Amino acid sequence: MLNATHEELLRRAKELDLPTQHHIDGRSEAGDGGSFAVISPRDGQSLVQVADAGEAEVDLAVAAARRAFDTGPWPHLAPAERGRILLRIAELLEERREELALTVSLEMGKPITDAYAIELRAAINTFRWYGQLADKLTDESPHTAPDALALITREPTGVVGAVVPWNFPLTLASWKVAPALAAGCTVVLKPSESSPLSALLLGRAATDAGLPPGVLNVVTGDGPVAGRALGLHPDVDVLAFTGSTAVGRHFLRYAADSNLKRVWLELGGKSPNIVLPDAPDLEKAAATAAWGIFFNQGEMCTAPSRLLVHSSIAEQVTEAVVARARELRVGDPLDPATEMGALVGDSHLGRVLEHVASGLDEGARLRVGGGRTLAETGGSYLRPTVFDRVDPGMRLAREEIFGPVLSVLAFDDLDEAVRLANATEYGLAAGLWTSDLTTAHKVSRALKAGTVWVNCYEEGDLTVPFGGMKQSGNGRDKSAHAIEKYTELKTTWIQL
Ligand SMILES: NC(=O)C1=CN([C@@H]2O[C@H](COP(=O)(O)OP(=O)(O)OC[C@H]3O[C@@H](n4cnc5c(N)ncnc54)[C@H](OP(=O)(O)O)[C@@H]3O)[C@@H](O)[C@H]2O)C=CC1
Ligand SMILES: CCCCCC/C=C/C(=O)O
Repeated sequence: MLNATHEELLRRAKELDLPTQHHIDGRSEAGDGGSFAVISPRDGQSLVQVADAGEAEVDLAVAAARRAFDTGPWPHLAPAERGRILLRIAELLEERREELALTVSLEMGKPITDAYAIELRAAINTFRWYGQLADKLTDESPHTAPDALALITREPTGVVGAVVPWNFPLTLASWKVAPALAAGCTVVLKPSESSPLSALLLGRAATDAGLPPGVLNVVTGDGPVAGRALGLHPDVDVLAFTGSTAVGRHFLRYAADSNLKRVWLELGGKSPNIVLPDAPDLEKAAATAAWGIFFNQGEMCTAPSRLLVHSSIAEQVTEAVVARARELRVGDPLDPATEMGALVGDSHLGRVLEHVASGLDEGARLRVGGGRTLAETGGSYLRPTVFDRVDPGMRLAREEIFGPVLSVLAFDDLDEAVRLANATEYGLAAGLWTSDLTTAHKVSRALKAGTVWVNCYEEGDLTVPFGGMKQSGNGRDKSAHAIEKYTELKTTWIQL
């Protein structure tokens, strides 16, 4: 637990030694001198100027990763040795937990308690888990002909480009970097320009943990320049991306226009959360629906943004969610009492407000919220927002908002609920609340989603894969399955 007052945290935030340069080949690298300001959404103020990567800096980072893969020790180390270094990275992240949590909170606006307890826990556990997994991977030798020995081996694919968003900057970076390193790949990580600082601190921790130079490089810069350069780079063998579906399409094009690098995509969502009248605990269903959409300011790809409620209980459940929205403490991310922090920035807040306006235009009923708050701080704060009487055709019901805006849709029978749930181009996650085991299994099978949560939401750990169906992406982060993204199968057939 983070044990500090608001005042102490404000003081410690001022004392942070924030990084300002790329992390390439195990050291800080200024690049050509260009830089951009990292603006904190808590008050709209600049935190620091950070190096801005163009193609030249991306080339430098990829060259370092290429050398480390082609001639360095990393892919050839005993897997237990790779695992030992990953475990050391986890230890250093744990030692630096408060510094990292403060940095995340400052750069992207989530409450410090969540940054410390959830984001950092997830990142640390990810390095620990893949550190422990590294020497437990085995190859296969299938039974073939009596005069042959066939081997199916997994080899590290090579240089991985990892491009990640700002909503869980360390967790989502860890979900790419840790399995890639465990598999023996080398990595160039490009965080979002909105959250470059925690990723640079991760690069620093990896080098301090003994990771050889060039094995993990971090370049900071904006997507259409640095991200594009990585996507098009002929020396990048795998591109692992988390972000919007629109940018995911770009990466498929970059691969087609360059070297057909493998592209793994974790994309957007518009997840349904179905509440049936036989839900075991309606209060818990409503409280979880509210937590799910307001957690992390709604900036969650898995956010249960469409609450599908049976019409017989719609008003009761909606009112409970609205009550929770009214009491939620929105405020300074550095205040331990804050439950919902700032959205990532003013331009994102503007986009979310456009969605709110579209809901009003199209005739949905605004039950609570809908407007900016705490404007006097200069920060990007929005009131938790709930609409009901939302029709499936409205933009509110179709488009990913990536903010604390819930749409409530009512249904009359189970078939209609499943039809509404699947009526989206996305297929990332879904929730279902019922006491009936048969209904749970049947509905789970019918839902086109990478994860279905029954009588809970956002549960999971490192053992289970995470990712989407349909236009929510391909491949899976987390679990042993993530290793598949960073390895190639080789068949060796030996005639005896
Ligand atoms: N399925 C999943 O696991 C998750 C999906 N997401 C999705 O991420 C989105 C929100 O994050 P957001 O950062 O806005 O997403 P974006 O897709 O805008 O950005 C994601 C990353 O891609 C970079 N990027 C942006 N444009 C380009 C481009 N033209 N070429 C190459 N790289 C580019 C960004 O850099 P920069 O920011 O510097 O421009 C950032 O590093 C939502 O759609 C959300 O659903 C989020 C978390 C988890
Ligand atoms: C308790 C939830 C931890 C989630 C970690 C990262 C997920 C990001 C997303 O869904 O956008």
